[in-house]
Amino acid sequence: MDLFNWTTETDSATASHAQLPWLTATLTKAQVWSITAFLAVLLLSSSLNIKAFQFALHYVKSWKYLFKGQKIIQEGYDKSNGQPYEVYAPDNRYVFVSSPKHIKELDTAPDTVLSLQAASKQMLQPVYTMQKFNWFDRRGTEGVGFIRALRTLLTNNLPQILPDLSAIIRSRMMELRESHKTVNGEKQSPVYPMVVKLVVLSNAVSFFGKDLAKDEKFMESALEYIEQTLICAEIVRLLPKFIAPTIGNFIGRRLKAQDVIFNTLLPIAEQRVVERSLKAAGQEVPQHADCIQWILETSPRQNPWSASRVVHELMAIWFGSVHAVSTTITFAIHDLCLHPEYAEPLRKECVQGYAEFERTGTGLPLLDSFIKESARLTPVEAQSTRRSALQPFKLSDGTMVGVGDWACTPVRAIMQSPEFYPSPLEFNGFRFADPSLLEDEKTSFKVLQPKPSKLTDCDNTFHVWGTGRMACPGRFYATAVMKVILGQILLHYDCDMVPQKGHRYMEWRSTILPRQDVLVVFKPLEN
Ligand code: HEM
Repeated sequence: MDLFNWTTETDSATASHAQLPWLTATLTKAQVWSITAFLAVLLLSSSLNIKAFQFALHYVKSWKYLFKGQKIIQEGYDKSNGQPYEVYAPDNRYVFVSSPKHIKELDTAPDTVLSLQAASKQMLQPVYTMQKFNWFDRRGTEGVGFIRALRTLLTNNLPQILPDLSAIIRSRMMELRESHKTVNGEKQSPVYPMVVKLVVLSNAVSFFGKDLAKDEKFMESALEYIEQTLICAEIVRLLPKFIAPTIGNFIGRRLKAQDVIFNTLLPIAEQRVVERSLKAAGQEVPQHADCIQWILETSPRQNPWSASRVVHELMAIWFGSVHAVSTTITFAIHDLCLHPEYAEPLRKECVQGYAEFERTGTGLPLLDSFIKESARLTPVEAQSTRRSALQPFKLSDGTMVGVGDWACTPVRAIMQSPEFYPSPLEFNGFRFADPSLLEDEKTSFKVLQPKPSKLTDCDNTFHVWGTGRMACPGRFYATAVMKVILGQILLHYDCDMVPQKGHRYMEWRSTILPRQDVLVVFKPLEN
């Protein structure tokens, strides 16, 4: 129904009444007043109906976002001509910005006005999913030491952990593959659940050390925790505000994984706090090179974090570090199966360059480009650079972001725009590589972008890691883990996807998740 036409019809009916002298001539003044009052009530109720109708329409549309979020964001981008546009979800209004000017406005807005922390808090609902962790809306209230812990200390430690990690991943992958079903003489591996297990193992070894990674109960909970957090947070976000705390607490109490993680990490963090005090008193203490120690050491000097505050931070980092890494690797494996012509040059690069990668934590530029292309076409998220407004915020074109609304960027739409990416919907695994790397290749691989770039680079056309001053500090570590897992696959297996009906991923809001039942045959290479 066209709402605009409705209003016009009503307006013209009132106007024509005013132009009917025969009617006023045959009625008394009182009768004219009664009819006018009656018509006024009729008009008011129809306009109330319009409002109710508009509200219902808006409500239905906002729920549609849960199932068709990607499409709605893309359509908004296509119509927006580079200007900000709004999208409604049941629990939020989003203002999407895509021009470099507006993105800069988000990046430079004070943390007291636009907050990444508040947006993450809404997404993860830590009060219910992280042992009542009530983190502050304003980023930096309790320091941002964790950035140095991840961006610098974890990254610098990569050469120490990569050789061990490669060996651990190689043998665990062999075990997992062996445990999978054999069909027609071939092992068929459910690739997404398998990758999640490998990433959980990699992160446990890298963040907490090899001993904790051997604790089966902890590892099981560390795995379950991701799914439990996603589901609980989503339920709470969709509930009416008045009932959310009751239901949230009810569900939260039943999520045992968070208890196991908290209770396992707490005594270790407590011991480290004791050692911190002993060290401050000039005593010799053991050296530790893990995330527990780095988070503790980078907490504010004036107000050092308690053991439980450190564990809360680790739980938040744990979620962020498993979910997006596993999804990105899984899509890259899908692409390896869908574009088998890349296997040979990528394998050749690994044979020549893997040892150097282990030694430095960098390198393997063709694999880097391949993963980046996969993340460009199947990014885990269609929405990036999320900032929740703590105070009203006005963009330079006048668009308002009200308190509680989010400003964000349409990352997928930008990365698939012909304005920035030639042949944007075509998979070109070496699109981002330096052309000189392909000179020896006899194949027809093309470098499509005007200049080479790395997976870890962030700019206005690649927002996978967010943008500007808050871009993901874990991206160097994440990229290294992706190269370890994909590198081990390339060095030891050929892979092939088992043909299947339907999509290889599911959508929810702005996220895509690989389907759990997509099967890949990892066929060991004959040496
Ligand atoms: C494929 C994997 C990953 C993706 C796609 C990803 C993406 C992102 C994005 C989009 C942001 C928000 C940046 C912004 O809004 O400007 C972010 C922030 C963050 N990420 Fe990642 N991330 C990944 C892996 C990791 C890993 C492995 C870690 C930890 C080791 C990590 C730790 C963090 C932290 C702590 C922040 C908050 C930064 C801040 O508050 O300034 N991420 N990440």
